Amino acid sequence: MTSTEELNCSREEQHLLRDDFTLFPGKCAAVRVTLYNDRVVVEKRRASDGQNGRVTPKADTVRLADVIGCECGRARSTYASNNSRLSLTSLTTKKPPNDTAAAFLCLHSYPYNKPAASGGFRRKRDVIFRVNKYDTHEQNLEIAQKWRLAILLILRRVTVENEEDISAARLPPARKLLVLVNPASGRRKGVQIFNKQVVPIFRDAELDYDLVVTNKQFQATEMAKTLDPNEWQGIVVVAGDGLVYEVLNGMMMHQDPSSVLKIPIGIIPAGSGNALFAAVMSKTGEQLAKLPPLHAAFLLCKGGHHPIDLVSITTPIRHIHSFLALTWGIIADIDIESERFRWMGKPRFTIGTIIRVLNLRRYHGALSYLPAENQEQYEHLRIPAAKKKVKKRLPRPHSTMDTTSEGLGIPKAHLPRFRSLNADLSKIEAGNGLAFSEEFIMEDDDVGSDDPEATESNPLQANGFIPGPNHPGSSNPSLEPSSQSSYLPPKVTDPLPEGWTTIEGDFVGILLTYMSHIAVDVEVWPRRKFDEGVISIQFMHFPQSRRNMVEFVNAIQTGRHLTLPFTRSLFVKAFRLVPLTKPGILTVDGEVIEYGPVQGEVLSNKPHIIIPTDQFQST
Ligand SMILES: Nc1ncnc2c1ncn2[C@@H]1O[C@H](COP(=O)(O)OP(=O)(O)OP(=O)(O)O)[C@@H](O)[C@H]1O
Repeated sequence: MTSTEELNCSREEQHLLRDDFTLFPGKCAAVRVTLYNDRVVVEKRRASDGQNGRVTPKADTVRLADVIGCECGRARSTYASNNSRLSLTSLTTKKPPNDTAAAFLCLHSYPYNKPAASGGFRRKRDVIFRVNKYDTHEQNLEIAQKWRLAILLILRRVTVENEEDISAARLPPARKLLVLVNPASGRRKGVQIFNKQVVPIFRDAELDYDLVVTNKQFQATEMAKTLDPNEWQGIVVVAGDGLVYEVLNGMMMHQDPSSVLKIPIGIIPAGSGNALFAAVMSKTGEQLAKLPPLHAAFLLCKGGHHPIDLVSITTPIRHIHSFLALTWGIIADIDIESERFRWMGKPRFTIGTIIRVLNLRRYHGALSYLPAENQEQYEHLRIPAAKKKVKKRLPRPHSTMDTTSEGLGIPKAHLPRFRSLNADLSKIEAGNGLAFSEEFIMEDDDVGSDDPEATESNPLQANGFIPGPNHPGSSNPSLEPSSQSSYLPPKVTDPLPEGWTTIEGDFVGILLTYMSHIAVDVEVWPRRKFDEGVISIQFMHFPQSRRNMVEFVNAIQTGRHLTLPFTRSLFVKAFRLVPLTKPGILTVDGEVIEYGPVQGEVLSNKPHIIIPTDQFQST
């Protein structure tokens, strides 16, 4: 062998297994199958080539990233039995050949039909090989089982470098999940979505789960309070963001929050507000608009987990935990006040937004915050994400969801559908719409990028840090933000320490977020990581011109609003908001909380979500 050949040999990628099978169903083509760490390559063999003959150069590749499970079994008996794990009748309508000796190996894969960005979506594709090398079924089954074991080891992220690594002793047991279905979420189709769309995928992945259909509010919180962290490898919420919020708050009431927070939470979207789902899909590059439960279930089967930010929120009467956002002013008003138009369905948000934009409210209040150190490291968050390649006429996620086939049941997102307002608001801007309440809308020339009356004070210095333990005023000691030292005084009425900045003035609205999305189609901070460790604040001073409001409403879906000169954004470790205008609405993760002073900070104790970390860039 020449040195060049030696070099080529050493460069050749090492395969783990290689064997000759036939494809099933179809013409039972003879194929040479090779398993690598990330794929299975299937090469057709020519009939004239014999056992050791050449293979045709054109190969089919099954990416293991698209595979969630692998099964093997005896062909004839499983064909006859409906109870068998591998029922070929469920895999194909084709009847297997009448050979009792053969074994089958089936890869459950869910590849995209075309890229997600071009409107593609995953659909099930079982790849079935018939193993018929030996005269006895036991020998053929042994080969199929070895392949299955190797593939399962890779799917469960066990390092497999060579054939010796393929051992049953190294295979981690299947994950056990607690599935919580809220039958009252969204269009009340949670149970149907789970049974029809999720169960078959979980079965393919051999996931073990216990199912609980909630029958009342806070049942999920009660369950999370006493979870055994060693019993579950994940909690799957088939609902909206509201049930995730309940689970997280229950976990924080657990006697050992740190251990229970390690149980990652997964979401199958079935509610009105599905921001967490949207963030997960967006970060992994998965299809968001088509077949949401299928894509969400696929990711849950792939496993993996990642921390997310959790914010402790204190009001005069309670202490809660939030994973999405706190809103005050225009967004909270549209979200909650449009409830009275719920009978309209999705257009309720359009109407609600028009009403609020036309009658812009002035909210007087004081926003105090402790800026995050090294502000420069968050600067990149202000840049809108690159435009996604989406076909021009591709329906917006929410509209697709609203009209999806039976059982999908993902209606409206929880916050206003800004994109759907484009047409209406442009008309208004051009003066064709409803009459404006001029009292509250100023012309552009009158409007600066900041409220001239707003006062900003920065008493400097110290780091604003209050050593913990903290929050003695909390009515429930188990809600304490674990052992973390707090930047906040115990009570929301206590004076703030030094080092804080306060902006007092008139606002159109203030949005405090710790997730990239606040609704399926509202990506407020497209570049935000799940565990950025800071609270992103965005606000607009009052007054604002009609043109500014239209521009803001149009821009917020894509993050372009971050660059608008009349909005301001901040990155903070802790905040206190004191609304002075009454009445008003405050929401936390889409739920209304008591109106009044509220403060919060990011916790170092972070919950986890189920997300295949190898499928997205966490930094
Ligand atoms: N069986 C039940 N009946 C009524 N409410 C329930 C039930 N189970 C859970 N809930 C409550 O439903 C609320 C909303 O849940 P979820 O977020 O899943 O749905 P949603 O449709 O997005 O919510 P929203 O009504 O806020 O739009 C949660 O606060 C939860 O406590």
